[in-house]
Amino acid sequence: MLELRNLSKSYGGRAVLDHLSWNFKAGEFVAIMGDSGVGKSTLLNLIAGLDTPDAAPGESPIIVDGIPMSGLDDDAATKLRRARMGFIFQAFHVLPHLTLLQNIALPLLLNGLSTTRAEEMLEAVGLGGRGHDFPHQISGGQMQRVAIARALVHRPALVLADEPTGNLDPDTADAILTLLQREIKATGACAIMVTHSQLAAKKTDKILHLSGNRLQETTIVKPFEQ
Ligand SMILES: Nc1ncnc2c1ncn2[C@@H]1O[C@H](COP(=O)(O)OP(=O)(O)OP(=O)(O)O)[C@@H](O)[C@H]1O
Repeated sequence: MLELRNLSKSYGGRAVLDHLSWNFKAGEFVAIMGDSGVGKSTLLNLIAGLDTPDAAPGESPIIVDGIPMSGLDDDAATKLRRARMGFIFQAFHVLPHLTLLQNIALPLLLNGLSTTRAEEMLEAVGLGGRGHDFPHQISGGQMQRVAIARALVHRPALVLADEPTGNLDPDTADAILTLLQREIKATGACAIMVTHSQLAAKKTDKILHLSGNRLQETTIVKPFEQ
């Protein structure tokens, strides 16, 4: 579903990611863990198209559904991401001037799809009846539910989440991860979640550890990564 082939990124001459390769499969919920500053968010940002990898002309280190992303012009890449990806990132925060329902419906509208499923997703995240509220009227945990509903509403094939349970209490975090897990299994999407949380990682099918420019599958979660 998503192939990374010799993915590299350096900032100011310092390599953060150096020839990283991995295959992510459809239907997999994967956690990416690792020490602070090792490049986890950089990796997610590159996949999301928020940053560009270092690549020689003609090379495409990121391949989505068999399509080399570097071979697409900006418009085509935006369309593919809009249709095939869902993002749970701080950078894509819930928009304050739209109601909860309008926020959730946004990916459907942008993809020219019927907005019926927005109501369903609102119900699915436990916010049925709150659709006409605005983001300032709800809690942080509820806001995160809206972000998840919006990321999943158009049934993306690839869901990217950066610390989706960052500042939430354990019960809310657990409810949100269960929801994410359920939706991924229902739609057969691949989800990649960067997290420091052991509890969050335990909800996934696979934990990848990023260190020293390598991704390695692990069952070991370091005790300090709570
Ligand atoms: N836009 C940028 N310009 C310069 N350096 C950057 C930029 N983005 C990231 N870096 C550097 O790349 C390295 C990896 O950062 P990144 O945020 O990917 O790490 P991380 O593993 O997600 O860390 P954390 O767990 O603390 O969030 C850091 O040294 C960071 O300073």
